[in-house]
Amino acid sequence: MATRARQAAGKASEIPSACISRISRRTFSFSFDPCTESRVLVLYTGGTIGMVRNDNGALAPTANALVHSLRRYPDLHDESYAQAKFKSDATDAPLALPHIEGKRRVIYSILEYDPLLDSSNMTMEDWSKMAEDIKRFYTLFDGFVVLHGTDTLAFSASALSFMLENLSKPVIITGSQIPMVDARSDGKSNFLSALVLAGNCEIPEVTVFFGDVLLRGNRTVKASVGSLRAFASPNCRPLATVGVKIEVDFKIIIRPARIDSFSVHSTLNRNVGLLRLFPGITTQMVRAFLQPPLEGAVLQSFGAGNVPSNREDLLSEFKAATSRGVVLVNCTQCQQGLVMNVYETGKALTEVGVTNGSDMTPEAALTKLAYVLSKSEWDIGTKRQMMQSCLRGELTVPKANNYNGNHIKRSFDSWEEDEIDTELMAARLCAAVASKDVARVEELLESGAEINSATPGDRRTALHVANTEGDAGIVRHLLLAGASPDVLDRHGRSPLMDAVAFDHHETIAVMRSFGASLQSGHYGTEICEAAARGDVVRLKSYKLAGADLSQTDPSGRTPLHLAALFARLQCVSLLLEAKVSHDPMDALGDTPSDLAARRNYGAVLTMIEGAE
Ligand SMILES: NC(=O)C[C@H](N)C(=O)O
Repeated sequence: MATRARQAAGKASEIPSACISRISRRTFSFSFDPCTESRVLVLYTGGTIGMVRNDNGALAPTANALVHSLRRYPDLHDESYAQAKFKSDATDAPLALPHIEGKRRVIYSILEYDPLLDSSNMTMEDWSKMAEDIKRFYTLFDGFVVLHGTDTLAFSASALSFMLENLSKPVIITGSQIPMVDARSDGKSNFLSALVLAGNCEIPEVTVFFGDVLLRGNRTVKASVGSLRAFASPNCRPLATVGVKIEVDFKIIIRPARIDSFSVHSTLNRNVGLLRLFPGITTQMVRAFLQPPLEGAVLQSFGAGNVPSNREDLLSEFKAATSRGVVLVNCTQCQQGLVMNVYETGKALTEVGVTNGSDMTPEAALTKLAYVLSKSEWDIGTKRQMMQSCLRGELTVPKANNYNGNHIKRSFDSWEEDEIDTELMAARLCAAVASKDVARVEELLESGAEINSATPGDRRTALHVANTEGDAGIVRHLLLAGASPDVLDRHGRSPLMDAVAFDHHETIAVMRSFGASLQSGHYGTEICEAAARGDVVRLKSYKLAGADLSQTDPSGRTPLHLAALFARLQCVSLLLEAKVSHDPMDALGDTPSDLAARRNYGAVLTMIEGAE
């Protein structure tokens, strides 16, 4: 889709001059080569990045200051390239980034907002304006960068992620902690990286670039007032990291999952709110908050989604609100983790009709409510369903609850992804071990495979498989690489038990040398069965594995009982050599000699007597 857009943008195109910034009041019409160049529109809304100190010494946005200064920064503008290309030294000509090896050169124009805002002064109307501007210029650019103040940036990023429907181009929001005019400003590098990413990486999402990471916009929170890494994404790993190389984590990028064109939903419902609960919050406060015109609210609960379940007064206020159609969404006050229905105090909210907000940030939950509640085509049930569904990667969908509606349907939570990753890696590692491919095992471990990761379902590790296969070399290799010898699979079996079950004596010896041992109580029946069928090799396996050869089966019989009962002479001999007790009693009070005597097995009796 982005390629199609690039081709369309490749034709000389006109941008109404009046819409471009004061200094770029110029017709944006020039031919360009989509293979070597890309075009990015910058919406400059305000924020510290373009601020200068006013007469009172306070930082405030100043019209034109930023755009004028940009031409002076060689990192952000290649004047000779621009002159040759645009055949103009006019100050309103588009800007051009310098050549960057392996990347398309970014040609960009700036649409400066009037007035420029400290983001603390922004409202929902400003989000709508940004969305409408992106729509207006959507076909003319390959990507969009929004320069924005950091204070409410996470709200704007979340709101835009919902308002821009079926987005097929990057929209990257950035800003700075220090004004661009300051020599130490983080603005230049943030802006430069955002431009490069917007013009080169096909990440069709609303994202935030700050410091060295590209974060999913609706997973982002402002985490620091002073750090240059001002934003965090506690529940979703970065979509890209900018270091020596730009590394994009393509696995987690959301792409439109249906054939539909880009559209903007710019009307939002303003009757939404955030209520952070605290111990002892009064009923009156909650009741006042929930009064009309409120139509939706995010309840910021404790821990894993808990509220005081012993506060009938509060719960009945919530119930009254949900019964009259208010959409209440339960989100945790914790930065990391999600709402889970594990405590009685958490279930209380579900029972009064509150919707589970999973791990949405407060910013994402609030702006999503404003978006969802403004969808007149959805009834109240659909709206509640949407609030707990993943529309733009903003939340982790509990597996049984994956909404199958018209929107993007994948769940993109970092934890879930990590789980899938780990399981995939475990499966690969196990496959490599099963085919005894040491080089592949090595390669997987080097590429970061977690050595103790377990396969889905049976929860088997690479060491389980290696012990089953009986490759002592690989077993040693895995153990030396940190494999845990005592990890149990879903059936409670350790790797050593697998080696015993297949009589891999060499492997057993390796496992023993690394301290592996059998858990007593886990193998009584198996070892007795081995003695009953005369399986001396298996008994040897148990012996090598350090087993207690006197473990009993449910009838209290030891292997020696069974070996005597069935006259398994080799087994009797092995057990006696191992110095097992020769006269233990089973549940009926019989010793091994009693059983042998009852069946007239003289040879067995002689062996046992000889050992006494
Ligand atoms: N760093 C910043 O941009 C903070 C500023 N107050 C703003 O949000 O506009």
